[in-house]
Parts: sequence; C-alpha cells; structure tokens
Amino acid sequence: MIPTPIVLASSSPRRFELLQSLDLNVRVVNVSHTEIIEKSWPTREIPLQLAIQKNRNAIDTRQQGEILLTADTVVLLDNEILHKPGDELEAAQYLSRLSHRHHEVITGVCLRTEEEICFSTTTKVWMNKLSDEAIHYYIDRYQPFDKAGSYGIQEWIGWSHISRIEGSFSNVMGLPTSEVYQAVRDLNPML
Ligand SMILES: Cc1cn([C@H]2C[C@H](O)[C@@H](COP(=O)(O)OP(=O)(O)OP(=O)(O)O)O2)c(=O)[nH]c1=O
Repeated sequence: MIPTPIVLASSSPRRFELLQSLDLNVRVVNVSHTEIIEKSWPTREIPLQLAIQKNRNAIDTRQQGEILLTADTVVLLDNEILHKPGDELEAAQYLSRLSHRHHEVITGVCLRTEEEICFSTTTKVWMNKLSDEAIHYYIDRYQPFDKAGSYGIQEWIGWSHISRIEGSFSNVMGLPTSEVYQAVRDLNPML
C-alpha cells in the first residue's frame, strides 16, 4: 500500500487515531476555527457545512498530493443539534434527554486535493435508560465536555448503555472510516 499523506486539520485525538487505523500517513495541523452556523442551513446539513467551513478556513500547508481533511460531528435529537456541552449542568441535561430513546449522530467530512469530496454520514443510536446516578457517575469520571451530545460511544457509557446502532460505529466517534477510505482512494487512484 502507498501511504497517502493526509493533513488532518482537527484537534480531535479520536480522528487522528481512526485515520491511523486505516494505515494512512497522517500529520496534524493546528486549528483555531470559530464555527459559524448560518440560519439558511437545513439542520441535517449543518455538520457537512461546518466540515466544509473548517476546510476552507484551515491554514493550507499541503504539499503536492496531500489531502486536507476536516470533519464535524453532531448529535441530532428532535430536529435539534446537541453540540458539545458548555458545563456539567448542560451535559446532564443532554444525557437525560438522550436516555431511553434513539437519536442520530451525523458527521460531515471534507477532503480536498485539487478536487474536493465532501459528504455526511448518519448513524442511529439507541440509548438505554440512564439513571441520575449513571449520568452523574459518567460526567464526574469521564468529563465528556469535548464530545457532541456529552457522551463517547467508545467509553463506559457506550459499552454499558448503548444497546444498538444502525450504521457506522466510527462515525459516532467522529469519522466514518470506510467512507473516508473510499474517498481517499477516489482522490488518489494510486492506492
Ligand atoms: C457522539 C460522540 C462524539 N464524539 C466526539 C467526536 C468529536 O471529536 C466531538 C465532536 O466535536 P467536533 O466539533 O466534531 O470536533 P472537535 O472539536 O473534537 O475537533 P475539530 O473541530 O478540531 O475537528 O465529539 C466521540 O468521541 N464519541 C461519541 O460517541
């Protein structure tokens, strides 16, 4: 396999690990991006638009052949976006809203060389009932303030309280790996 160089403009350690698991050659560049959500965007399109916005705003240090990759993950519940919680109270509110029902996780991804491939992927997630005790235990121990919807499927709460998903697991963690791999191949036929 020819290691295609990916320039990851993201501060998410999960995205870095997931890309590395694809045996791709990844380097990370700093991001200092403020997300601006425009009112005209349909709710379900927000993660895609944010991924595109992050891509446009990233400081482009690409060498020839490198692919600039950006992404954005949100939780969608009752047509409302749950981003990262601002504090413990909001984290607890999000988790009690997610308890005992299903929701969607949408990740927008944007890859750019001379061409651009941008798309979004949706995963449905079924959360069991979360007691107040479980919610407070999870927030205290795992501090999920860097996670959309205040939870990590890859952490205790996911292993113990998520009964089912429909779609990609890695998408919930921040990157739909098989679709990213296909897009990388489409941009680089040498792979
Ligand atoms: C729902 C869920 C989200 N997440 C994470 C993925 C993302 O890192 C984060 C959502 O925040 P994002 O705004 O998508 O990404 P980020 O701020 O971490 O990184 P950057 O904008 O620099 O690329 O939530 C999990 O790790 N597990 C989960 O189960």
